[in-house]
Amino acid sequence: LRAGGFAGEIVGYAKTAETRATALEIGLCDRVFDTAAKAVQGADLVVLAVPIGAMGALAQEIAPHLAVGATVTDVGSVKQAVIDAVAPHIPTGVHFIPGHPMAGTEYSGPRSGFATLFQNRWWLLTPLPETDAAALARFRGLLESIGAKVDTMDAPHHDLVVAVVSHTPHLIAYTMVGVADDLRRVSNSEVIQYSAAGFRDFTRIAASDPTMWRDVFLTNKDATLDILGRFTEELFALQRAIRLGDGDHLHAYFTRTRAIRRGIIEAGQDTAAPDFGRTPKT
Ligand SMILES: NC(=O)c1ccc[n+]([C@@H]2O[C@H](COP(=O)([O-])OP(=O)(O)OC[C@H]3O[C@@H](n4cnc5c(N)ncnc54)[C@H](O)[C@@H]3O)[C@@H](O)[C@H]2O)c1
Ligand SMILES: O=C(O)C(=O)C[C@]1(C(=O)O)C=C[C@@H](O)C=C1
Repeated sequence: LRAGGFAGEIVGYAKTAETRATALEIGLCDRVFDTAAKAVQGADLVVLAVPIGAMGALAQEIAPHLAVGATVTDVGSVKQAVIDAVAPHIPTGVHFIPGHPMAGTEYSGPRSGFATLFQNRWWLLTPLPETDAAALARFRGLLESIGAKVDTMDAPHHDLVVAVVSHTPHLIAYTMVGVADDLRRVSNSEVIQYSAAGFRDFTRIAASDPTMWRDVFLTNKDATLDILGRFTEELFALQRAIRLGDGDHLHAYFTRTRAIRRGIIEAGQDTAAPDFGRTPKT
């Protein structure tokens, strides 16, 4: 926000004194409070950035202390579950705009943020039918001031999209690293020593925060199971092709996936999100 020219005051709350002290030390916040209730008093914008399973209780705690006209948003990776948990606590006169920045790393904690994290990255918003248009436009402008690209969609669609582009890939990375760890015939040192970029990326992803990702899968259950079911079917088809020596099947499949990747690069969309399947197919 500061790098984007924001001149207002940034205050923070975190559970532990250590996190609050770090946030002050590195200049993440101007002031910190030891309760969320105190931190939100008089705030124009409140950003909930806790694991999805903790969002509802936090919203309940801050609700009586929110200023009329304030906007509450969140950065949770699943949207319908956050709406279900948070929206009932939002008082009349306070705007709730659920959001999800499609940016992050495998690291957590106050030292893991950096000023360019959101530059040229999508920030997906899932406003409710009753969301105030002026509040939405104001928040959108703030996100654009920090370099984010903003898109809006409804929460169920969001949850399906991220099941494809983020949640199921994480589960696959967790599994692949678990498989490598289980395979006693290949030592861990060999895995580390010989892993090329592909597997190394899997291990990076598999180092992500366990609490955050437990909550993602518990709350985006249906969409993740849907995509995982499709993934498993494709995997079995490829497994069968390998067993039968069906080179044509493998070649055709890999040709199709290569074309998809090349299409993304040619469209200049390498770091951007696809259009989420909303463009009508011709
Ligand atoms: N890390 C990413 O790549 C990424 C990207 C986009 C969205 N998100 C979402 O952002 C949210 C926060 O993730 P993060 O990566 O910033 O995690 P983080 O660990 O850096 O921060 C989460 C904070 O929440 C606190 N917390 C945990 N339980 C709490 C509770 N019950 N009450 C109050 N505070 C509690 C933790 O102490 C921690 O300070 C999650 O909902 C996640 O889905 C993460
Ligand atoms: O690069 C990473 O570490 C991430 O996985 C970031 C990532 C993603 O899947 O793209 C992870 C979860 C979030 O909800 C948004 C972003």
